[in-house]
This record gives sequence, C-alpha cells and structure tokens, in this order.
Amino acid sequence: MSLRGEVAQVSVEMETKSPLPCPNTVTVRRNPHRRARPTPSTTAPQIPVPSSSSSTIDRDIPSFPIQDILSIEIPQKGQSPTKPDLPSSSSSSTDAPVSENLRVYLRIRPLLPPKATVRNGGAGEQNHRSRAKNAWPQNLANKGSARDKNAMKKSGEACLTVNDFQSVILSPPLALKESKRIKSEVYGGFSQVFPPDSSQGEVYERMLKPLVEDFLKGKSGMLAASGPSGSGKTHTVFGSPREPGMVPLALQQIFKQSEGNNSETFRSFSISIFEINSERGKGEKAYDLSPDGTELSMQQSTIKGLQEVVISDAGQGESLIARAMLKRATGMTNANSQSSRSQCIININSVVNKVDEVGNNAVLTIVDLAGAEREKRTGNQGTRLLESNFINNTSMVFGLCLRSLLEHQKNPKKPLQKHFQNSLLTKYLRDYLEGKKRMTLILTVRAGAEDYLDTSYLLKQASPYMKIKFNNVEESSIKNGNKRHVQALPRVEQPKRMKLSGLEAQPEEGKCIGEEQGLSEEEASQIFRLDVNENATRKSDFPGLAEKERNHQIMQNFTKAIWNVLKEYNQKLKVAESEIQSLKENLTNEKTRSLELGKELEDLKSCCTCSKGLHGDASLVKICTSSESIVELNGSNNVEEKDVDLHSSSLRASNCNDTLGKCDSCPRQDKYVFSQEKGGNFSLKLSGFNCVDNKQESDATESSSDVDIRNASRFCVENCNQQNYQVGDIYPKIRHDLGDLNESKSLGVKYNYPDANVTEVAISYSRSHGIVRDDSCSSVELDQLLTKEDKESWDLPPSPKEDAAFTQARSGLDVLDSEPISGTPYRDLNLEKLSRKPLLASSIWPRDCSALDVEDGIMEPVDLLDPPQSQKEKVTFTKECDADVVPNIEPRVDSSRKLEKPKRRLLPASSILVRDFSALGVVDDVEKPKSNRPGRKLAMDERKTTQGRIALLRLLKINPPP
Ligand SMILES: Nc1ncnc2c1ncn2[C@@H]1O[C@H](COP(=O)(O)OP(=O)(O)OP(=O)(O)O)[C@@H](O)[C@H]1O
Repeated sequence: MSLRGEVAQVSVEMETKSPLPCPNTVTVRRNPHRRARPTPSTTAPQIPVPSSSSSTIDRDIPSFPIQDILSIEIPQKGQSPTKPDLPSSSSSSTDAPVSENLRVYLRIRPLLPPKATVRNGGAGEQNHRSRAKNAWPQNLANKGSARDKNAMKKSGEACLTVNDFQSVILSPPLALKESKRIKSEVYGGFSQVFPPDSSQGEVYERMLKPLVEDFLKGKSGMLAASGPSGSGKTHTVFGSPREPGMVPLALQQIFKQSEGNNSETFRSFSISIFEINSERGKGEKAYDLSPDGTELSMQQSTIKGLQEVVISDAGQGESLIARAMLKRATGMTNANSQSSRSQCIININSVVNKVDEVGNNAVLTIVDLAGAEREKRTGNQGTRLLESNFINNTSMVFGLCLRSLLEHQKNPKKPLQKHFQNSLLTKYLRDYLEGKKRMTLILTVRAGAEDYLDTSYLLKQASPYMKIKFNNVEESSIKNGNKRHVQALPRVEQPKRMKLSGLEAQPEEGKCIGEEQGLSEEEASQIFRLDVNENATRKSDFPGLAEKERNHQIMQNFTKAIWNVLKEYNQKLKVAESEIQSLKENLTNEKTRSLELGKELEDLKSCCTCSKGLHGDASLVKICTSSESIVELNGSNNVEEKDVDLHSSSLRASNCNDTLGKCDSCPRQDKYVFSQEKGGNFSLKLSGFNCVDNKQESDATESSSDVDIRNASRFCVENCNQQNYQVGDIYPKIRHDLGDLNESKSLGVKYNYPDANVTEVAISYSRSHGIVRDDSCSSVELDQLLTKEDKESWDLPPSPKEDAAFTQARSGLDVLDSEPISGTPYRDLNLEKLSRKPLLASSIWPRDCSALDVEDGIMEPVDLLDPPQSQKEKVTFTKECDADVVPNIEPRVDSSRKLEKPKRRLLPASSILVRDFSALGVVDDVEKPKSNRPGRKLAMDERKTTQGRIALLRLLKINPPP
C-alpha cells in the first residue's frame, strides 16, 4: 500500500468512527505491523522508556507500570519536574474540605558506610559513583552498554535500584531468582524516591519543607518515618551534627521564617518529645523525654502530663532534641549498633497570638518509628526479641490502620476498623490514621541483597498507601474561620487557663486553687509562690504562652502536692490497716484462749463435781445416810438445793440429758437411787438400800431399812444398772448399836459404772461387820482398794496387784463418802440442820476432807486414805485403831486445795464415824471377828490380841479347861 493510500484510508476511518472533527495533523506510523500504544496526552511528561538495547536487563521485569505513570499528576509548565505533586496550600480556594493523597516518600540508604565513602576519595565523588550505580535509568540512558553491564554486575549487590524519581526496581538476589523464580518488580507511585546519595537537605527540601510552610500558616501535619531496622529512619529524622535531620532543619526554617513575620503577630513555639516503648515486651509505656520528663499516661488519644518546653530559637530546640535522644531507649542488634527500641514522637507546637484575636495553634508532628525487625536479621534474643515483638506489632497495627482507611475510602460501606486501639502510638495518631489530618510517610530501605526480603515486604505493604486521601478538615475549618480545630488537637493536654490581673491576684488565685484542691490556704499560697517563681525564671517573650505555661505549672504543682498528700494518707491507711490486723489477731488469740480457759474450767468443774460418773452432764448426788442423814449433791450448779426428804423428795436439775429412771427392780425401798429422767431433769429418789449379804440375805432383806450389819461379813449394795439409768451411790442405812460396833472405818469402794468412763469409789465397811460394796464392782478394782490384809480379813479373793494397785487406783478415785455406820454419834451432829444443807462435791471426802472445818459441833473429818497431816488426832487414832487394817498409804495433801477454806462444810460420815470411835475407845471390841472363816479369825485374833486377851490366854494356859 502506498503512503497516500494509507493516509486516505485513515482519513476515511476517522470520518466514519469518530464524530469529532478531524485534527489538523495526523501522525501515521510507517510500520503498520507494530501496535501503537495509546498516546495519553501531548502534555504528558517524558517518561524515559528503556530502549530495546536494555531488553536483556529488563527481561525479568513483569510489567511496566504504565497505568501508574498515567495517573501521575502532570506538572504544569514551568513547574519543577522533580516536584510533580508538591502540595500547594493556596491552590484550593473553595470552602470544601481539601482532599489530597497521602504522600509517600522513599529513601534508599547508601550501601557503603559514609566513612568508607570518605576514604574512597571524598563524599562528592562517592556520591556521584553511588548515584551512578543505583539511579536508573539515568545510568543506562547515559552510559554505554559496557558500563551498563558493569553497573549491573555491581547492582547484583543491590536489590533495589531507582527506576525514576517516583519508582524503584526491586530485583531479587540471584539465588532467589533461580530457586524461586522470583522476578524483578517495579514499585512506583512514590511522591519522590530519594536515591542513596540524597543529602539530608534534599530530602528536607522535597519532603518536609512544604509541611513546615503549612505549619507556619497554621496547618498541622505529620511526618512518619517507617522502614526496617537500620534503614536510616533515625538518621533521616534527627540526623547527626554533620548532617542534621528533618527536625533540626525544620526548626531552623521555623525560626528563620518567623523572624520575618508581621510584628503584629506573636508566635511562640514549644517542643514536646516522648517515646512509647515496651519493657520486656510487657505492655506499652510512654515516657516524656524532655529534661524533667516522667512516665506519661494516656486517656483516649490524649497524652497526660507531657511537658511542652518553650523554645525561642532553633538552637534551644536542637539541644532539647539532642538531650532527648540521649534518654531514648536504644539497643544494639545485628542490624543496627544503635537501634531504636521505641517509637519517638516530636511535636513542634506553634501558638499564634494576634493582638486582637486568638490565633490558630498548629502542630508539626514527626514520628520516628522503631524499625520492623526480623529475628534472623537482627539476631535478637531474650529481651531484645520481646522488644522486637512490640516493635513489629506496632508497625503492623500502624499498617492495618492505613489499610483499613484505604478500604473504607474505596468502599465507604466498609466500616473503618478501629485498629488504632491496639497500640498507644496509633491511638495517639488516630486523627491522622483516620484521614482527618494531613500525613506524610517516608519509607527508608536498604538496598543490599541481604535486605531484599525486608525491602520487598515494606514496598508491598506501603505501595497501596499512596492512594489514601486526606480530607483536610482542619484546613477547611481555618478557611471557614472555625476554631474547632484547636480542640481537635488531642495530643497534648491543654492546661486550664486562668485569668490574672496583676500581682494582687496571686494570693487570691492560690487560695482559690487551694479551695478547689482541698488544700489549706498556706499550702496553696506556697505552691502558688513556687510556681510563680519558677515561671519567672522561664524565658518567655510571649505573654499568652507564658500565661499558659504558668497555669500549667500551677496545675502541675498542685497535682504534685495532692499526690504527696494522698501518698501520706495511703501510708497512714496502711499503718492503720496493719494495726487493725494485729488487733484482730489478738482478739482471735484472746477468744481462743478464753475458749480454752472455758474448757479447762468446764473440765475442772466436771472433775470437781465427779459428774462424769453419771452419764455426762448429770450431777452426782450423794446420799450419806437415812432420812436423818445428809444429802450431798455433787456437781451441777443447776441442781436446785432443796431440803430433802430422803424418802420422798426429788432434786431437780437441768442439763441432765439422760433418761430418767427409777430403780424399779430394786425389791426394797431402802435404797437411794439416783436416776435421771428424759427431758433433762434428774431426780433423786430414796428407795432405800438393797443391801444383802450373800450369806445373810434374809437378814438383810428382812431388816428393812434398818440393817443390822453386825453379823454380816459383807454388805453388797446392789447396783441397779438398768439400761438408761445408773444407781449413784447407794448407801445402806445401817443402824446398829454403837456398843456392837467395835471398830469401823470408811474406805472408798470403787463403783464401776458400765456406761461411764469414770469410776466412783465409796466404801464403807465395818471391821466387825464386813464391807459394803457394790456388786458390780469388779474384783480387780476392789482389789486395788484393799490391802492383802483387808482381803484376808474380809474374805475377799486375793489380788495379784496388792498394794501397788491400790495406790494406783486410789490416785484416780472420785470418791463418794462412805456411809457411816450410824448410830448415836450421828444424832449428836445436829443432823436436822445438816440435812438441809447439801454439800458440794468439792467438799466431799476424800478429796476435800482436809479443807473441812469443825463448826457447830460437827466433827472434823478424817480421811482415812489420805488423812491431813495437821490433824494429828485423827491420824493417831487411825494408827492406834487400825494400824494393821488401814492400807499403808502415805498421807497426801493437795496444797492447792488447802488454800480454799470453805466456811461451812458438811463432814463426811466416815470421819464422824472414826472420830466417834476414837472417842469411844472401843478398840477391844473389835476383837469380835465376823469372818466366816475360822482360820482367818484365828489369825486375826492372833494379830489383834489385846492385853485382856493375853491375860485370858495366860489364864487358860495356866488353868486349861477340862
Ligand atoms: N542516608 C544515610 N546516609 C548515611 N548514613 C546513613 C543513612 N541512613 C542511615 N545511615 C546510617 O545507618 C545507621 C543506621 O541508621 P538508623 O539508626 O537511622 O537506622 P534506623 O532505621 O533508625 O534503625 P532502627 O529502626 O533500628 O532504629 C546509622 O549509623 C546511620 O548513620
């Protein structure tokens, strides 16, 4: 086809397909076989396209980001091509919210350390070389193919090369290329890519200067540096003395520019700087890095207690920053010898005070994020690893917030996730992360082959961020004259403003605040004075700020004072608590002690009352004698003391738990039965005694209540051991003629109550008539009470244990008084009176005999088993009368009991009996043996020979009977 023919065809096609008028000039390609790319625009920037000669190099590049390139804002004529998207704050004059894209910058850290650079022939030369090495496509476009190959060889060391001022090419290392077939990728859309040889000044000019300019116009903004560990974030933000970073450069510009401002406008600046870190990975904490900084707290998105230090020139600001950097948490890792372990936030605050109106506050925030770390790369372990987790987590949350914002902006139906809640940093930067305020990101990367993974991850993660838009509410508010934005700055707690009118106002203010805080006037004024002094030392050229600062200090001092007061109270409270605790313990101890004492008392009482012998709580009732005799009640205080008619009376007591009973089985009513009733009462019934002697039963039974025991060798008192009741002591009323009773004495007989643990002992015997004892008493127990001689003389089975056993048994005896062999002497004792006064157990023989007094004609008791030493008369009597009968027991006197001297005590019958006998001097009459064993009788006779008898025997020897 001829050229003319081609042109004609094109013309026809255009006429038929396009309704638009035909352009004046039409370019027709000579080579029709090649598809022409759509021409975006005649004014499109000259995008350098790699020539075909570089096809071998770009073989692996998957696709050229043509769409991204096409979406780039086309710079207007005259605009610097290196600033394609620099914001123009004055561009928008409408009242609608200013919407702009998030600016993302990329800075590549040089591969070689700066020192090496210097050694290799100077920074300028090296920078040139570095640029030549990495800045693509300039290298390829400008140099020859041989040099290109060389460059590529060298670039084998680097994974990242600059594609153009807005894009980079990420090439995997050879190993990965071959094994995983990973291809090179182009990442574009950056606001600006800073090649490794970019200076700090360049970066500042392109990246931060526009923000600072806006800041000076009252617009807040934020720059955040993000990237892997050791990629140069801190270097970019703070720099070094030789290469000052963004913050110092910004400060310089701020003060330089504000100097030339309108004199009507007072502008003051302050700096606050703090860090957020996590000690050992546990929780996040914020610390103020300013000179007097302490730990900070955060409420919602507001940091509380953060100090704002007023600065009047850049130098002040720089030195403040330098000091803060010394306080910042850093650590050594394989990736960075001085790796930041915290997120650092610097706020440069600007307060504009115009003469007639309150100006707009603006904040320029610069954030140096701690770099994301891979364990393999950093070699972190232990605490460092925990810190890494915190750092990575914060980076992740930061990224999630931006992603969520992007998705929400793409599809407004998708709710904006509240990822910001997951870290302090994102909480603090909430407004920025929710697209309400302008934000700028700078990504720093290392271009080394070993950094491929880190770099790739960062680029992949960050490349969508560029599409995020900010609806700059703040800016539109300013334009509308709306001052709400001042409140919209949540970062630093605004101190309360206070109105002052000269010096006179000072004490008033102090007082007022004191009242407010609940402090005394003196304290308040003192604090206020302190505050004023402190304030006075501060350099402040700006009255508004000075006032603000002063008020802030006042509040701070008050807070401290209150804190101290609270601390003191807290300490006092603790002391009081500990005192209460100790008192409680004492109380518990005392209670326990009193319980124990109570128990002891109970035990003692029960011991004293011998109540155990009768079913637990039951009282022991002792009957000593017949209707004329004494009724003694042992034990329970609940026993109502009454006059007792032994034949019909009953004693009542509460607390008796056992079943009452009556000894119905007893055939005779001459026995005293102690029994208990159901319902807690007990009663004492006089039922007489059922005293029978095995051999003289008939005599005993027939003799009714008057038992003549003269012929009885043994009297057995029947123990009515019915099921639920016990016979207490049963003492037969033994009536005998005094003259018939030659010798008698009382001993204890051990009663063994089967249902009770305690035994009671009461024995009465008359030498001449035998023994009165309980049938139920085991022979062993009885044996323990009696001596061998007794047994022999009384015809009892011999005991293997003899005296020792007796002594042993004696020690545990609870003894009831023995029944006296009553007779005339009894009547001498004013029995009527005695019978109306029952004795307590403690006064009963043998335990308390020693304590008995002789009063009202009552004879003193003689404890035959344990005679008191003081009573010689009785002891003597016993010896004289019963030297061979009475068990050889050493008298034992309980000294503790001696102390108690009851006034009037009832005498045990036994003692009376003994006394009576001693008085009667009836020794010889004992010679009438009642034993039914002749041999024994003889032996006794031999032993008990009296003088009369000896004389009689002599006579018989001299004159033997025929
Ligand atoms: N553009 C640069 N030019 C020269 N030196 C640089 C550059 N970027 C970084 N460095 C040097 O690299 C080292 C590590 O940089 P820097 O501490 O800023 O890394 P970082 O990203 O802050 O690391 P981290 O997250 O662990 O704190 C420093 O010694 C710094 O001087």
